Amino acid sequence: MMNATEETIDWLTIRRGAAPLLVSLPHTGTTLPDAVAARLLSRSRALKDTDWWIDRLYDFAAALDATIVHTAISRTVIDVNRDPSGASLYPGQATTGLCPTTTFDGDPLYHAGQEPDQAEIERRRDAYFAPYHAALASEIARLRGSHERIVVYDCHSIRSEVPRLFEGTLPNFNIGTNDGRSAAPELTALAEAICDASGFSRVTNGRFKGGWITRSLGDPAGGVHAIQMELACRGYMDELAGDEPAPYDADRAAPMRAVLVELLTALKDWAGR
Ligand SMILES: N=CN[C@@H](CCC(=O)O)C(=O)O
Repeated sequence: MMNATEETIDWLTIRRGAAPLLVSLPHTGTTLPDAVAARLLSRSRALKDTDWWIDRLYDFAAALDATIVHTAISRTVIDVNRDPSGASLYPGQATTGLCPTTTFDGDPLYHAGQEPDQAEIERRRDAYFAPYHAALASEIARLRGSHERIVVYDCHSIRSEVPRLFEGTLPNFNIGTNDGRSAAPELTALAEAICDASGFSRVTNGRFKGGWITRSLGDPAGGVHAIQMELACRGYMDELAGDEPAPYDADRAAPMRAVLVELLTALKDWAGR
């Protein structure tokens, strides 16, 4: 029997489940506070790199009694999957920052001269980054209180082709474990086997090795196994044509969703063994 509680504080939603599985949804938010929106070149461009429909795709996680942490704030305002110091995830390579000023494609987000300054970055960090990570930390501590080990599963998606970030077409499943540091090899192998058996393509620690959430929270020796899943969008939706996404289509997403149900069930069972 599930006794989950759900708390929504304005933009932050926390579903507290009992299973040894924490699902993080850092990039599905589309909220742009007025003070930010007024300085952006266009709303559709500002939302172009949203992990479209990922919250809908993974809405079965509640039925697994997972804990689910979700921010409604757009990554364009502040990216909770970046180093809060502002350091790049991939020094020397193209990426986007803590308070990005361009899209993944390198197109500017703000009217010239309207980009956030350091004081505003700090305000956004206090307002949105810190509470998201405080929620992750306190839910991890709560779950570790009743489970010897838990899995933190950080959900993402991206267009299959973004020439500024990577060459060619991304595999369907892109597993990131910070080059093996954020999760036990056995868990990674389990995830890989399920992805590979699905017939969708897969790579581990390829172009996407895990962002700040995976890197900062993964602590296999401490019983916290973090895995980032970057889905290429074409696996569950029609790719963006222009800046606007196709609406969520449950039938289109069904084959990918079936694999994800199997995957998250297996990760949860592994943690609870
Ligand atoms: N869709 C989002 N992708 C992640 C990738 C992080 C990584 O580089 O591994 C992000 O930008 O945060």
